[in-house]
Amino acid sequence: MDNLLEKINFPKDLQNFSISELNELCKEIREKIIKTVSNNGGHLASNLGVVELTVALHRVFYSEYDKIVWDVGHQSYTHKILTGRRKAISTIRTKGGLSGYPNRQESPYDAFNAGHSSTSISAALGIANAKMLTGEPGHVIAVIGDGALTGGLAYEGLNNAGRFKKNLIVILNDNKMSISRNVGSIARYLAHIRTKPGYFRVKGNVENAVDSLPHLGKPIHRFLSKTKMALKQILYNNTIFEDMGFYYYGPFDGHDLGKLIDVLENAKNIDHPVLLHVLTHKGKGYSYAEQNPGAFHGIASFDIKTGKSQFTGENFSSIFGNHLCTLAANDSRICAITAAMQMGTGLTGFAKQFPERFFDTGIAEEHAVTFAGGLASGGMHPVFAVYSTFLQRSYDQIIHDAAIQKVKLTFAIDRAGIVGEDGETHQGIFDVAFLNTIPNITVFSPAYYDEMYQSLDLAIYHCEGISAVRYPRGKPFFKPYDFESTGMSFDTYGEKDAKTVIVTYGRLFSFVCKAISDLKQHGISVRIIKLNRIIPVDPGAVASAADAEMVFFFEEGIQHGGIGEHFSYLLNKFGYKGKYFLRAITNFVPHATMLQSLNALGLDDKGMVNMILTECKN
Ligand SMILES: Cc1ncc(C[n+]2csc(CCOP(=O)(O)OP(=O)(O)O)c2C)c(N)n1
Ligand SMILES: CC(=O)[C@@H](O)[C@H](O)COP(=O)(O)O
Ligand SMILES: [Mg+2]
Repeated sequence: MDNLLEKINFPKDLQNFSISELNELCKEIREKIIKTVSNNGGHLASNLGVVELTVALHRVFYSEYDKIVWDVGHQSYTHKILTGRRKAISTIRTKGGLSGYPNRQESPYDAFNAGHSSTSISAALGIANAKMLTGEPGHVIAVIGDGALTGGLAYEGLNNAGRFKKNLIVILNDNKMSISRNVGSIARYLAHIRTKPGYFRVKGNVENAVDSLPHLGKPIHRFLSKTKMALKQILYNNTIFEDMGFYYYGPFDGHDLGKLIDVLENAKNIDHPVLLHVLTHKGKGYSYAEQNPGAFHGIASFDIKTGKSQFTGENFSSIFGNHLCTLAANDSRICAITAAMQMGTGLTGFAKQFPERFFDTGIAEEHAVTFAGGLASGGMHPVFAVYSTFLQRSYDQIIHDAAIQKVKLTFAIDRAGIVGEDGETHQGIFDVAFLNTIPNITVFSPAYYDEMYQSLDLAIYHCEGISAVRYPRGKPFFKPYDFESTGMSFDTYGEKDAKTVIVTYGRLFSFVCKAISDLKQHGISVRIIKLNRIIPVDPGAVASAADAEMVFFFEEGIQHGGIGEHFSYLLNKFGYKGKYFLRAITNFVPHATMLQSLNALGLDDKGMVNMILTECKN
């Protein structure tokens, strides 16, 4: 029963509750989140960890004008529930429902859209400066996880924010976890801070002394804080955050609501950037998630009683990971790199089997590419397995630290194409267009597992320079029973002499196969050109389409700069006189299931058939 939660429509309603009622409310929120994610899938463990922190934030701040900026935003479900979306939370991540991330278009309480990591401090600082310039009142709070703090952008933000002249609060939500265990020196450093009780007890005493003088007001607090900082500098090592200009307080128990409220009240009155170090437990309140926070970081729908999800088994990522292990067993030059996505990219087996050749950079895609460039220049063959959407961060590094170096390295681009419920921040629809701008790069786009093996072998052993294999989230779509992978750069299927040609690549090939049998019923025979290597396009593929009267190109990627546009350019150069139709993606694609999105984009078999029938009638 949501006895208390039912009384909360907006954050101001929290003011009516005592601390013990708020603790009861946290229980109800947890139940709601568990139930919702068990139905819709989502980021369970991260959300369960920040329930008290979010309630405390909304109790202390007035989010009508105070702005809370959530890093990554995957932990914002409690925030959504408390800010007018209690009922709508049941629609989260579904078509037309709430987004799984903060979204300014969804609610005025969402200060900044997110989905990608480590943006919160920079965004919060921007918002705080805008407030100062426009004279708008209100505090700005960035909430960033220890995982997100491994991303370089966070330090670019801290570097500037430490010089801010007014109140700006950064809350470090430290649960010792990224998706997997957090790695690197920052993770070690945070562990070190956590285990220095003496230092912080002294610090806490100074804090208590300051706090017990409420009537002396801010100037005294400021003076004492400054003196204290100077003293500490002499007596102890400062934290990195203080060295960067912040006042550091913590670590605090992130599940002690009363304490959190006190700490936030204090932090709000400091005219200076403040960093609050809060310790939380990922998955708190649901035993399966507490025991295995990695598996419950992002999970498909599951059974609450057993904690089991039916969406398991082989997928493109696991096939990739297994094949890379096979190659690495025979080739000591092969290294695998992940930017904090070991599980998602299927590299867990590799990490176990070849620990010395496995590198987790933390959430640092730019660094990962430059690091790969370095490894490659030293004679290794790095394979950076990365989600398409996160590779967007590394465009300059691909050019400057890989392509121009003329090194040999491979990108395994996972989640290429529509990803589904994560929505517009995570769609893998830009990689083809941006890779297509870079000289001397080779990109393969397998539709099935056996093509995946071939593509990887070709990428690693038969390409000069930079190679990439891009493959979608999950499993392949329908495979025609007589389909055989040839390993050629393109293949032709269907009616040999047909004057209607469909060109496509990747998993859309499955829909094309379905579409052509439908079109046959309408008396339209079709030839299919399936591109296996999409960059560079094989001139033979262009030549073989040149005798068509109508060419239809279907592409699960952004239209501008994509292969479809490029193919039409090549066809024109070849002297093609027929008609050319391109269906690709022209806008950001919101959350829905993968199939719903492909349907809405006209990229499933139905959409293809409709388009071809319409154009054939014209
Ligand atoms: C640029 C980028 N790379 C990778 C990811 C995938 N990702 C989402 S959450 C996450 C871990 C974040 O850890 P933390 O900030 O500590 O949050 P927690 O889940 O522990 O609460 C990762 C790697 C991302 N969202 N953005
Ligand atoms: C928040 C985030 O960026 C990741 O957790 C992402 O949602 C993972 O996506 P997959 O579920 O496709 O691994
Ligand atoms: Mg964390």
